[in-house]
Amino acid sequence: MTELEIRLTRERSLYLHLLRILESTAPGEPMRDVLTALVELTQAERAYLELYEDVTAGGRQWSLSHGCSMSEEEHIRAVTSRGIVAAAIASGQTLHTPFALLDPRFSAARSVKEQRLEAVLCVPLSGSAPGVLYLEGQRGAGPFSPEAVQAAETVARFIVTAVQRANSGRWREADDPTLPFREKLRLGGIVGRSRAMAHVFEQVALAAPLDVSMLITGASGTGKTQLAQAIHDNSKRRGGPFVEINCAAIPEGLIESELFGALPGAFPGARRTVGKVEAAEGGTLFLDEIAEIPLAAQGKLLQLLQSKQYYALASSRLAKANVRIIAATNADLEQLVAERRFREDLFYRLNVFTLRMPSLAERREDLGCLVEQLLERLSEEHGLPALRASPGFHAACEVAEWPGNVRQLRHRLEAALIRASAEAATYIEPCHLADGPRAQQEGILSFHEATRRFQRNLLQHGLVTSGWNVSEVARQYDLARAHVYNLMRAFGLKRE
Ligand SMILES: Nc1ncnc2c1ncn2[C@@H]1O[C@H](COP(=O)(O)OP(=O)(O)OP(=O)(O)O)[C@@H](O)[C@H]1O
Repeated sequence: MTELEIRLTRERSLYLHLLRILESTAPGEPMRDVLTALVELTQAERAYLELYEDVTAGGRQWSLSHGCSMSEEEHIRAVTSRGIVAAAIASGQTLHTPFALLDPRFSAARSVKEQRLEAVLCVPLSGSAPGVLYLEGQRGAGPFSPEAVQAAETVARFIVTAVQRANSGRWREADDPTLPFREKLRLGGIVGRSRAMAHVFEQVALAAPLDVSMLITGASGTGKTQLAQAIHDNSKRRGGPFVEINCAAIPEGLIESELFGALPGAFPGARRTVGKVEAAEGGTLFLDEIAEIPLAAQGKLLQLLQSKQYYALASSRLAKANVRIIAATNADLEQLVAERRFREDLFYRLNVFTLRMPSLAERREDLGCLVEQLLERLSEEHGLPALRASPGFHAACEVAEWPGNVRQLRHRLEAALIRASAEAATYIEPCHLADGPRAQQEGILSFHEATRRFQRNLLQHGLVTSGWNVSEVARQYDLARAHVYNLMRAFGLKRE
């Protein structure tokens, strides 16, 4: 056989194995064959695949396959250069070093020195199946050829698709404490599978069917409006209207006519206006930013809550109302009551059943699915390509601060999706997230800071899970012990 014929045969074998992955319900075994075929085609010494169970830094898990035995796999896992893998994941790009031992980026790493690593090719996997495909070249064979790089990248893309397919059922079912509530409640587009969200849904299941007033507290952008809608959708009133009024957005002098309506002549230029209470008849009236309602209107609202009756402006006729009131605030109402800026009696009337929406900081484990699902929705809404986030992008989102909660995340994802689409990028990368000083003001970290926080979290995770065993952590992350101590000092990590 000529060299070309050999290459074509090997290529065919690789693609046949790739097709077998798609046909298979358990892709593990055919994946090993793919790696074996890839080793043959690229003439690598070995190929190695690492997949993470989920995208959160704390939840990274090994799940690898390779064209060799389990014990050999263990060995490979131990000696693979973590430094090269981490660099590829952080950049979201294929990393090819022709001679790791002479490459100033990696030459100091212990694994590189110990194994005298030469050519290394590392392709990060992205989307909801993050991981890496790692190939080591044969000694003395020189760098990988462009065809080998291309073949590895094709395999990586294919594996992402296959794993996503295999995981699509599991994603919904495994370890999702919100699942029982999702099955019985209408929760619209509320994304989240954390314990904190399961607790919120549990309360919704309890209170939504009762016709009681509710108060939703929680920081801005945590999804209070969305939750109010979900309460309405799960109440007996779901066939009626859901009417929203943002008390902060209406000038003080107009709030009463907005709420209760007005007759002609109620104030100069007034015509007959239908108030929100009337518009919500038979349904739910959602009073957002209730803390902003002026004291005079608070008295009328109290009357409505107590007697289900009210006067429209300039009307002497007492109107009856059949509405359920849900109020929301991000202010500390008790504090406002203490300062006499909010009526105590109204506070107790509203506070029959209180639900607190957790901030994103309290449910960081939701970040992965929020990024995935919000991106999907946003690309549909804007008619943009359904781009997926790279592992680096996920990591950058995970380490960023989100003081504006889901709303801020949604806006940043929207901007990143638009930028990535404009560049015709294959994946959304960390560089699509940052946009200079505004990003910093809004809490998006620079890539450097994001990487620093990622390292801190990773180190902390290693220390906690190893019982603060520095030697073990040094081995695990391929670092010198002195370096681990330096990092611990730099990051302020101390055993409690
Ligand atoms: N869990 C979630 N899943 C999906 N989208 C969410 C979630 N929480 C919030 N959002 C989205 O974030 C944005 C802000 O949500 P929402 O308006 O409900 O927040 P809020 O707490 O009422 O904010 P504010 O206090 O400023 O009124 C909306 O676009 C909403 O769709």
